[in-house]
This record gives sequence, structure tokens and C-alpha cells, in this order.
Amino acid sequence: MPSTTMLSKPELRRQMRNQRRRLTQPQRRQAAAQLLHSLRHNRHFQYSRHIAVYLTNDGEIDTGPLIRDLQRRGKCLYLPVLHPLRQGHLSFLRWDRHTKLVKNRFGIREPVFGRSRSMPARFVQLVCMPLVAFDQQGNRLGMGGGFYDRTLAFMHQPGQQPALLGCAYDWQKTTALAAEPWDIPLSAIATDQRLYRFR
Ligand SMILES: Nc1nc2c(c(=O)[nH]1)N(C=O)[C@@H](CNc1ccc(C(=O)N[C@@H](CCC(=O)O)C(=O)O)cc1)CN2
Ligand SMILES: Nc1ncnc2c1ncn2[C@@H]1O[C@H](COP(=O)(O)OP(=O)(O)OP(=O)(O)O)[C@@H](O)[C@H]1O
Repeated sequence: MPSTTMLSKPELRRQMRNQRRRLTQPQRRQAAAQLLHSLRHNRHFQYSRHIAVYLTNDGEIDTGPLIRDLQRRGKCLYLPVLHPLRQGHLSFLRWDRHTKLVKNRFGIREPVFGRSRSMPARFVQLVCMPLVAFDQQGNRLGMGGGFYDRTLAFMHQPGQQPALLGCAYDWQKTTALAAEPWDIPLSAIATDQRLYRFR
């Protein structure tokens, strides 16, 4: 990994995304198994019943083993859907083996939007979040759409809140990311190497 100190966010994003896409299949498989291992004993992972996950895109760490483990444990799973009316927001839709998935405008598979299967984010207990880079304080750099930040903006106020868990390759850790006022800090980040906890 080239030094990422002092890069602008767009440049850091570009480098990390390129690096992610260059990994081989065996590297991806091993990291995905290790990601699950890092999480197994986490209490949020074990005890949360309503969990939002995401389907891997653009070289992101593979969430397949993690999802299969949650399915075996009988958890209620949700997937992010680009909100059809609230631009830049996500909606979390119930996902089970009967759910039909379609590709969104980024080519990511998502359930068809339907209000009856949508779960308000504050009632999800654990949100597993994709990220492009992170730092030791739990700041997250995403794809740049601001989707998760907008959707989770209610967390700036007190009230019922989900735990936020970033998932990443350990090498996506970078020196301090300047936190933006709209950024929502993560509770923890699981990587192929370890679990980082914040606060
Ligand atoms: N797996 C996964 N699902 C996710 C996200 C994610 O980061 N990963 N999102 C997290 O927010 C949301 C989708 N956000 C995304 C934002 C930008 C791009 C993207 O590829 N942008 C292109 C430009 C594409 C275009 O404008 O047509 C690019 O930057 O190259 C993808 C997803 C919801 N679902
Ligand atoms: N709560 C919010 N309300 C309004 N605009 C927001 C909010 N959060 C983020 N944005 C806007 O979204 C844009 C992208 O934000 P940022 O670069 O932090 O995205 P990101 O976290 O990398 O993306 P993503 O969450 O989609 O993976 C910013 O220009 C910001 O103004």
C-alpha cells in the first residue's frame, strides 16, 4: 500500500478502491473467513436480532460468510435500498430467501422497495456498513454519496440507536481522517485481522 498520509479524500478513495479491486480470489476468500472470525464473539453480533448487512460491491471485503453465519443463527436481515423518494437516503428492507433482488443504478443488488418490508433505521439493532477507508478513531470514508450519513443523521440526537459496525480489510486503515460535521462515527470496525472498538 502506498503511503496515504495527506491525500485528499477523493485521491484516498481512488487508491483504496484500486487496491481493493486488485486482490486475488484466494486473498478475498481468506479475508472473508477471517472477518467472520473477528466478529464471532462480539456481543452486538451475537445478541442483535435485527441486523442490516450489505452485498459486496467494487472489491469490498466479502460479506458472504458473515451473512451465512447470521442466517444460520436465524437473525432477521435487512439490505440497504436506494430510497425511491428521499434522494440520497437509504431504506433498510427485510431480506429472506423469498426476496427478489434487482440491480440498482450502481449495479448493486437490492430488494424491490416496498413500504411494508421497510424497517426504520432506529429499530435496526446492528448496521454492518461498507467503507473505503477508516481511522483509529472510528471515522469512516465511504463511496462519497453520503447515503449512510444521511440515513443515520438521527443519531446526532439522543434516542434509540443501532450499533454501527464497519467491515473492511485491515489495510484500509489510514492515518486520521478529518471528520466532517455530518459524519456519524462507528461503534466498531471488524477487519480480517481484528475488531476495533470505539468509545
Ligand atoms: N455494497 C455496498 N452497498 C451499498 C453502498 C456501498 O458503499 N457498498 N452504499 C454506500 O453508500 C450505498 C450505495 N452507494 C454507492 C455510491 C457510489 C457508488 C459508485 O460506484 N459510484 C461510482 C459513480 C457511479 C455513478 O455516478 O454512476 C464511482 O464512484 O465510481 C456505488 C455505491 C448503498 N449500498
Ligand atoms: N446528513 C446529511 N444531510 C445532508 N447532506 C449530507 C448528510 N450527510 C452527508 N451529506 C452529503 O453527502 C456528501 C457525501 O458525503 P461523504 O463524502 O462523507 O460520503 P461517504 O460517507 O463517503 O459516502 P457513503 O455513506 O455513501 O458511503 C457530502 O457532500 C455531504 O454534504
